[in-house]
Amino acid sequence: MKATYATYFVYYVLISSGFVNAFEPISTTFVVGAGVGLAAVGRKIYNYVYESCNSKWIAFNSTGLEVALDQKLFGQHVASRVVQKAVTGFMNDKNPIKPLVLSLHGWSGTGKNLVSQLIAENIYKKGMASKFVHLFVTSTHLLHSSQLENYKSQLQQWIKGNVTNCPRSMFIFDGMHPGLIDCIKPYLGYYEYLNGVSYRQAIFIFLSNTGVQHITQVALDFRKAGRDREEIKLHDLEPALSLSLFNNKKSGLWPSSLMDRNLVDSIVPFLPLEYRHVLLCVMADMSAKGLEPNQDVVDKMARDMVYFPKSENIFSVKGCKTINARLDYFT
Ligand SMILES: Nc1ncnc2c1ncn2[C@@H]1O[C@H](COP(=O)(O)OP(=O)(O)OP(=O)(O)O)[C@@H](O)[C@H]1O
Repeated sequence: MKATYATYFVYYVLISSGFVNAFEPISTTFVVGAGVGLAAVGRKIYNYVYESCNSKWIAFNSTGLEVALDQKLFGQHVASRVVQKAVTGFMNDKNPIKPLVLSLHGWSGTGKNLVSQLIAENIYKKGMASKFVHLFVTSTHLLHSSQLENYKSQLQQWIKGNVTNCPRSMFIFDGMHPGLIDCIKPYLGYYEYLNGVSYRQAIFIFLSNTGVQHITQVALDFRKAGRDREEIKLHDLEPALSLSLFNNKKSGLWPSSLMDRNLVDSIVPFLPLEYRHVLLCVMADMSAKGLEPNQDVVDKMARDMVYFPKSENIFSVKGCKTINARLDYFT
């Protein structure tokens, strides 16, 4: 369709400039053909150079995601499996009946943003820098209630505009004002079209720390029973986590209120990180910064983190967060 308009345009310019006599059929055919060719080449170059909503820029790499989760995400065997399965199933489905909605739950610094980044990197050629990946960070306290209606309509326009522009858009919501939740819900559902736009190819990822106490309790129980952390399965975590989300739903707490009408496809629990995982994070950050591995620095940094519960000092309060920033002080 674009080529047709471009052709008409080229033709119009050539006729109006007197270059072509509109009533002379041979040169007319030649010019129209050349116009179509030029427009097609132009479009190809544009799509090659500028990120576009097509398979050159957006292509799922299932093996890439599996390898990335395996090598870059420490101590999260449950989250890793759930994410791999959910994303692969969705991306391989040619006709999904709803957008993919993932709800990631865990303490600060346990890898929720990292996982979102790994998903983005294995779908979009430009990863988090893609113009089709949208990060929405908001504090629960930032909005003034008088501005709420305004923000709601802006948020809806923002989602609609982005999905209209590219159906395979990804939205990451890190925190959310409770008053804004309801306006997002329609986009997560089973509608084929909503005001002429289909949201079924889109991906919505919600990050929160709702229900983390339950996750910690399961991790502690396994430990007390002398069982390996790696033995923890999704079904050990999900019932208590879902229950806490359903209970929270009554108070409209984010993201519990999304539990309505099965809008969430997968609840992804992130376990609290232990000392041994912090060691791995320090080593990974050292290598990412091009530093020589130094066991003394690694131990010192891991020991310097604060751990809970107080009596046992098992889990890192900040997970692996702040390590990257503090590395400079230790090296
Ligand atoms: N499980 C993990 N494995 C490897 N690195 C991790 C892990 N968790 C966190 N990190 C590292 O710690 C830093 C912060 O992690 P991230 O932003 O993913 O945490 P988060 O769970 O999203 O925290 P918050 O809830 O505070 O936003 C990142 O640099 C990340 O690479």
